[in-house]
Amino acid sequence: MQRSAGLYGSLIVDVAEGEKEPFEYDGEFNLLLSDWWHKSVHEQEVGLSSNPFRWINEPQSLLINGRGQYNCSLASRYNSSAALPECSLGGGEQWAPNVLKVLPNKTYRLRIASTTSLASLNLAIGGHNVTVVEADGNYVQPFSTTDVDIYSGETYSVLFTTNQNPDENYWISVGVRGRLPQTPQALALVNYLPNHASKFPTSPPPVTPQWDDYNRSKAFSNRIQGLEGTTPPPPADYDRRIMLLNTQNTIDGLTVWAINNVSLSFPPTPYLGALKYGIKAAFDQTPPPDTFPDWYDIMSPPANPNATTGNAIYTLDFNSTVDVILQNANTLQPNDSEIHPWHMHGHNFWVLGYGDGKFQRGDEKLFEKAGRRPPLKNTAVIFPFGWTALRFVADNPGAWPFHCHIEPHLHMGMGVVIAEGVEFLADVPRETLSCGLTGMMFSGNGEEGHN
Ligand SMILES: O=C1O[C@H]([C@@H](O)CO)C(O)=C1O
Repeated sequence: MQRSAGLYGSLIVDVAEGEKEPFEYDGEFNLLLSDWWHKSVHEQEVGLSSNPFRWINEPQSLLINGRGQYNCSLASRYNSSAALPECSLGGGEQWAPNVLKVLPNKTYRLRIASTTSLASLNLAIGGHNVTVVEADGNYVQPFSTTDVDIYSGETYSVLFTTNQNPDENYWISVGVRGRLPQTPQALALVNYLPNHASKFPTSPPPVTPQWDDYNRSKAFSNRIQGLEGTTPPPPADYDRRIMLLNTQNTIDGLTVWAINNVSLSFPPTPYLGALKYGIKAAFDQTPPPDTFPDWYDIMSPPANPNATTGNAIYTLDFNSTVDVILQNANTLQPNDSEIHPWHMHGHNFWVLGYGDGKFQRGDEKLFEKAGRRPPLKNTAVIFPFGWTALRFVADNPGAWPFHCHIEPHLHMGMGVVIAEGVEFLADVPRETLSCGLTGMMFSGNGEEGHN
């Protein structure tokens, strides 16, 4: 839950010297999106680990570059029946919206990242379309859109051209999708120079699309395709196909999430050191299941809600091609299934496709849909009652979390660990060995080891 407490930032990776990007722009801005609770993360964590379970509920504010408002809304100026009063800004407040100073008739790159703890977001710029050019650090086939869906863990670059009336300023708005919104939009200002930033836009902030219009969300996700000429996925050699069923369960009265009925609980000994030094006692050596029973009904709450806790890992053959089918299901409540953005460390994967219902053998044919170029990403969403198919090459020696990027969901066990090629690791940094059994092993007397 550390990210929920504010432990995040963004890194910009520039292209190498002499390399050119496949698009041009005159200036750039960085928009880091997050959500904010008034309850401390400690209190949130205790609630999540309690019986009865106390959910964190929806955030109090959405933040753009750490700035957001509470108990008032800048948007209410445009809507006299708004539930919130209008914020009165004097100037210079820490919570004042970010201002993006632009010149007319230029093209700007927005680097957008979502580090939200929970919220799925949608971003739009009043009066301007944007062109999506990059997703999760990979170039995509450019396409123009009025707004962008962004899930926790994702990053995008979009271009926009300041081709609107230069006498006006414009709002950038960010709102919640995928869960019933209880949080006002976050706003930032596009300030066309030489207008003053205090000049209020005459048009209201763009309205966030209906939160549960999943067809709209799917249409957006399906528009993300690899840039023409970039590496396509290798053909399926079915070295390995792992089916991961996502369920909400109970263990000893606690509410958890489980993957193939195993709720991940990280062991005190870091995996990397345990693997490198062959410390078998560090975690369960029986691999977790590669699939789930055929008869599982994803449209209903689990018939048997019990799950088990585990810390075993998926060991992959080095350089093998692996397909993963992430299968969503009904939660513990009837007629309820939620969005989960799955994020993989250490790899990019190709997003082969999204589907509704239960994945069936033969659905892989959908992957080869004519003309579709699967994009390379490191985060991909699963839609309610649907599945998402991914392919990656296990070519990065190490042990890597692959998990729901919703922070409380990972806390509740929604993740797996994959490992490959550990024998090729020349060295394991000492700093990663200071806990659990490796801590005792390397500190000599065990006193420096932390559990
Ligand atoms: O993990 C979750 O728990 C709650 C709800 O399912 C039970 O209170 C919720 O909305 C989640 O995303």
